Amino acid sequence: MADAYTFLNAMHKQYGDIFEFYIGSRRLIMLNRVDLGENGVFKQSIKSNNYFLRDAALSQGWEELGWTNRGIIGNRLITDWLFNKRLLSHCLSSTKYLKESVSSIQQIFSEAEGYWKELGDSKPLEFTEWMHCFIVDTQIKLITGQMTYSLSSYYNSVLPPHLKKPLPRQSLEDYSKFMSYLLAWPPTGQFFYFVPPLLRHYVPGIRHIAEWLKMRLKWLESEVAKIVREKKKMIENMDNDEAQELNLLTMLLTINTERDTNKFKVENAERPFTEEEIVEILIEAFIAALDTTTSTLCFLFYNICKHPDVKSRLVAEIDATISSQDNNLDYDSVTTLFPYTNAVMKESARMITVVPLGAQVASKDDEFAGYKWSAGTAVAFNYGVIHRHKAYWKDPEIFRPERFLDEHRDELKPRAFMPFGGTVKSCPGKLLAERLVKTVVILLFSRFEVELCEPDKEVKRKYVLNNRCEELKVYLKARNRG
Ligand code: HEM
Repeated sequence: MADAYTFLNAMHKQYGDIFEFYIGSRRLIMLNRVDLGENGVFKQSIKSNNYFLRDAALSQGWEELGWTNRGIIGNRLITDWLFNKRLLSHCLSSTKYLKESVSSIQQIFSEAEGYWKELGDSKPLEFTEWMHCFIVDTQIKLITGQMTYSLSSYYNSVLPPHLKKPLPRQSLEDYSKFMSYLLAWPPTGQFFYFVPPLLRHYVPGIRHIAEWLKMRLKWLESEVAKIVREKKKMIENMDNDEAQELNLLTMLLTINTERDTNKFKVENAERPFTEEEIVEILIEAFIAALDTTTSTLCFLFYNICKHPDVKSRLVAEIDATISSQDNNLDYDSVTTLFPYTNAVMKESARMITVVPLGAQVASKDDEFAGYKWSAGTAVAFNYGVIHRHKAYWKDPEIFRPERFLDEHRDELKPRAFMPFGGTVKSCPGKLLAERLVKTVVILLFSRFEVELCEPDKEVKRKYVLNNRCEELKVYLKARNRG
């Protein structure tokens, strides 16, 4: 069966840039061009924006899960949402944190590099699995400061029995349970949005599923609460002049307190976070960061390898910018150099948009795109279609990174490219994700020749609130750059 994204793309082909459809009794207006929502959902100012609520946040199901009065993703309380989002964005975009991220990514990449070299270049690697483990280790370290040893566990699992090694002690108790419950968060959101309360509460089989899902969320929350409390205790026991770890959790715990070594000041957000607020924000940061970053990387590697001329130019840029002896990529180089690599990253995100759909709700009566809309109308939009729309792109189906280079800047249409969202609900992790993806692509192509195992096959994708890369098999051969 086609997924929701494929279905909505087919609807666009049939009905054009604006159409409506129903999910149960809920009516959704679908927009496939930016100008149609320019005075509505794509308005930039928070003050005049009428669409800060996600469609699902109005559902009774999300209310039952408690997602509508806390956190960021489903929060209906505009003041709390704004407070949480302002502080989170501030922490995630701080230069000190981004610098630390680039260096942590390199450390974890070196670990993966060692495993790939030991495995040799004749075996196909299931790269979606490798990247998933790499991103789990990286993001959990960046978010909490903890090590999860996902890469070493996966490496061990692919070794023949006589070569398996003892694993390092996992710092998160019951780590695989934690990960599987975390990954169940989006499907839980879908279940509670789509399945009506009457079925959830009274039909025995369905009621059990609902209770089971809620029980898993409770467990997840209590595990994250333990991590938060431990870190809080650790910070309280430190001397004031002792250097603090640099991770998101430490920043969230200290912001707006006297322990804040970063001395962050965020307008209209001057109080510290409560423990409860931090738990929710951490869970949402895990959920929003893991699958999106893994799939962005996998689709990027696929697109590079699928286009040998692009790969040659990308590798030439990397080789000309960093020497083979350079074991340390510095943050400023990652941020300011490698223009062609940047362009390739953007073109890949345009061709396969990882978060292609959004849906928000009008909080007041409104008028745009030539129609009047009453409060409560859900407006959905398809970034995936916008990214390949003939109104904005020349030869949209052709993979041509040059369109993003400075010399072609004039040809880019404003706001036609929105891989991190284009509404007030856009992504607070954008800078972090961009640095992460760029660092990994530079490291991978500077140290390995990368080939697809099945170059004629299309990459496998599935829509699960984001486009997930389902399978990517590659051969890696260590490069000898002399
Ligand atoms: C390449 C990786 C990523 C991509 C492509 C991506 C994309 C997006 C997009 C398109 C949205 C808006 C969705 C909408 O309009 O409904 C979003 C929201 C969000 N993202 Fe990201 N994201 C990425 C990485 C991250 C990271 C690393 C974090 C945090 C550590 C993060 C945290 C969030 C949060 C909390 C929201 C919700 C914002 C709100 O509801 O106001 N994302 N992301």
